[in-house]
Amino acid sequence: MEVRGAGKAYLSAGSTVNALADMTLALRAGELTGIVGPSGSGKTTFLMIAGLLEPPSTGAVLFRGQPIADARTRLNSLRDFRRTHVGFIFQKANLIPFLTAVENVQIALEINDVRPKAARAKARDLLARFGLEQRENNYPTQLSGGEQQRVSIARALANDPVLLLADEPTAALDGARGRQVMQEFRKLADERQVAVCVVTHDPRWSDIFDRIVEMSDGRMTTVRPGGAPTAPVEL
Ligand SMILES: Nc1ncnc2c1ncn2[C@@H]1O[C@H](COP(=O)(O)OP(=O)(O)OP(=O)(O)O)[C@@H](O)[C@H]1O
Repeated sequence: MEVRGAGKAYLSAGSTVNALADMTLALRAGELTGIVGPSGSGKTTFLMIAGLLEPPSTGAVLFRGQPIADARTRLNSLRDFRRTHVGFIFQKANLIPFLTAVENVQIALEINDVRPKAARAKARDLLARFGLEQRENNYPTQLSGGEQQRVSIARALANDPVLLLADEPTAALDGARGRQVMQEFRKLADERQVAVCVVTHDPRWSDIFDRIVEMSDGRMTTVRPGGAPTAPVEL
């Protein structure tokens, strides 16, 4: 997915906020990209545009080289595409409160016409991948913040997206769980060629990324290769 020359302006309380300005970034298959930058620098706005949840005000979004969205696009028309191609992990888990952990994942599959029995089996497998096999019948309020976030990660992976976008997915997790989640993203990129883009404030993961994009004031300021952190990693 490529965001090309994208800008985003919001009208807020009578004034215009330029959340994103002339951003060009391609998220390629098999690549794990980290996005860092101060609060308000446009990181979430970029994810929303790359994931076709917000149209850009200027510029365009391309998928496999073909234009898919610009300022005139009605994003409702891309709902099916999003459902089958894009996985989202938001800052908040946003689970459905009256469904159990396994049902929250299962429903994402059933919406895509997977039969209940197969959906259930896949949902259980996904939860087990994130250490939640003992929690599958719990409701969200019975889960810790970190557990809820891991359910939301399982849900985002349910339909085998080719593009996975995650907004601070490890913020609610302890060091070891956070690393486990990041390693799962690494594996998705390496083994399934998923394009993964993660907004994070956590410098501990810089060794896992292929590249790190820094943003400031709605602009991309630098792109540097990931790699071993300079300070020792403490888990
Ligand atoms: N729906 C909206 N309406 C008005 N302004 C918005 C809206 N969404 C974002 N903004 C503004 O756009 C700018 C960029 O916001 P964005 O959420 O992309 O930043 P961020 O880098 O993700 O921040 P954080 O690290 O705090 O999550 C901010 O000034 C924000 O207040």
